[in-house]
Amino acid sequence: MQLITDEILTQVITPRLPETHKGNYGRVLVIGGSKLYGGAGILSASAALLTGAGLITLASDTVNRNALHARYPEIMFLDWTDLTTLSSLIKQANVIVIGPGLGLDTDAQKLLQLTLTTVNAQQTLIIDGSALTLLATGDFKTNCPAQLVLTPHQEEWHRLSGLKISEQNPIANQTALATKFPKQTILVLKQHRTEIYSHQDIFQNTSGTAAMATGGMGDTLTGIIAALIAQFKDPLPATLAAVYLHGLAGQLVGATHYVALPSTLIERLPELMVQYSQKHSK
Ligand SMILES: NC(=O)C1=CN([C@@H]2O[C@H](COP(=O)(O)OP(=O)(O)OC[C@H]3O[C@@H](n4cnc5c(N)ncnc54)[C@H](OP(=O)(O)O)[C@@H]3O)[C@@H](O)[C@H]2O)[C@@H](O)CC1
Ligand SMILES: Nc1ncnc2c1ncn2[C@@H]1O[C@H](COP(=O)(O)OP(=O)(O)O)[C@@H](O)[C@H]1O
Ligand SMILES: [Mg+2]
Repeated sequence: MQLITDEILTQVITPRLPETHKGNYGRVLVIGGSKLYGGAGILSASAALLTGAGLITLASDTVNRNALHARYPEIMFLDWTDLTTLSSLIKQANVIVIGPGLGLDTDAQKLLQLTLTTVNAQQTLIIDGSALTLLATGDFKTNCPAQLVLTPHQEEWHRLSGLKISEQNPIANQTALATKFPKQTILVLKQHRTEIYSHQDIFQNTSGTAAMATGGMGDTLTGIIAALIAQFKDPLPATLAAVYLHGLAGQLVGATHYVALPSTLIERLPELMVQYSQKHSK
């Protein structure tokens, strides 16, 4: 198991080149945020914005539109019942996140089905939260051609892999990943010290704090992963950097706050990114 340290940030986060525009920093589409869990979609999309993705759209229940725009008008919004527009936005995106606060009802199932059947091999699909639970219990294809990044907590991984939490160990986890998911899949198994699995390698995060143990923290991680993949392309190093950066921002907030609110954590991301981009080494 390889330990992830802040070296991954200096490797992955490069300074921006002067002659660039928003289109060079990637299009991220977040599909999430039901009536009950609106905050989850907003946190994911907001995290992608503050991690530097060029263009971000949140497809969500319409009750969430005003709350999103009161916070970040930079993010575009689509009513997720408009499946025709959603389908074309899925095709245009570089990275799609599905699941934070999606819910488990039949509309959520249709959105997951549409996404899995629309994405192509040039895109990254990050599957989190309710979409993982749906994937575990329903009849969905998991052999979709996109680069997959799965971000379960241990109970979501139990549902997906069949491994009880007490049975989850590196060998069992990597075997389950290899048997059940396409070879390009990355597994981010979230916990106190999050583990990241590819079919070849296993990594463990060294950043983070118990101040991060609060609702919405995983939703936030999805946006950070999406934005780093959208900007820096190579999905495995970008995912490792995202997990480390999330924990580091949590530690910064946690140093002075008993609980690190996800909405506070994301505001620390732009300063951390500029700091590490200046140290960039390749
Ligand atoms: N503001 C919002 O809109 C928010 C919206 N959210 C959205 O809600 C949806 C449901 O997601 P969910 O994670 O809350 O519920 P679920 O899938 O039932 O899992 C919980 C079960 O798993 C167990 N468990 C075991 N190990 C664990 C671990 N390491 N980490 C965490 N749990 C662990 C845990 O055990 P227990 O707490 O009983 O010890 C419990 O039995 C999803 O779409 C999400 O995006 C949330 O993000 C909150 C903020
Ligand atoms: N004690 C802890 N130490 C470090 N990180 C933690 C701790 N507790 C939770 N986290 C992090 O918070 C996130 C929780 O994700 P998740 O359970 O999906 O939250 P939610 O669905 O509420 O957004 C993960 O990234 C996890 O690593
Ligand atoms: Mg979650």
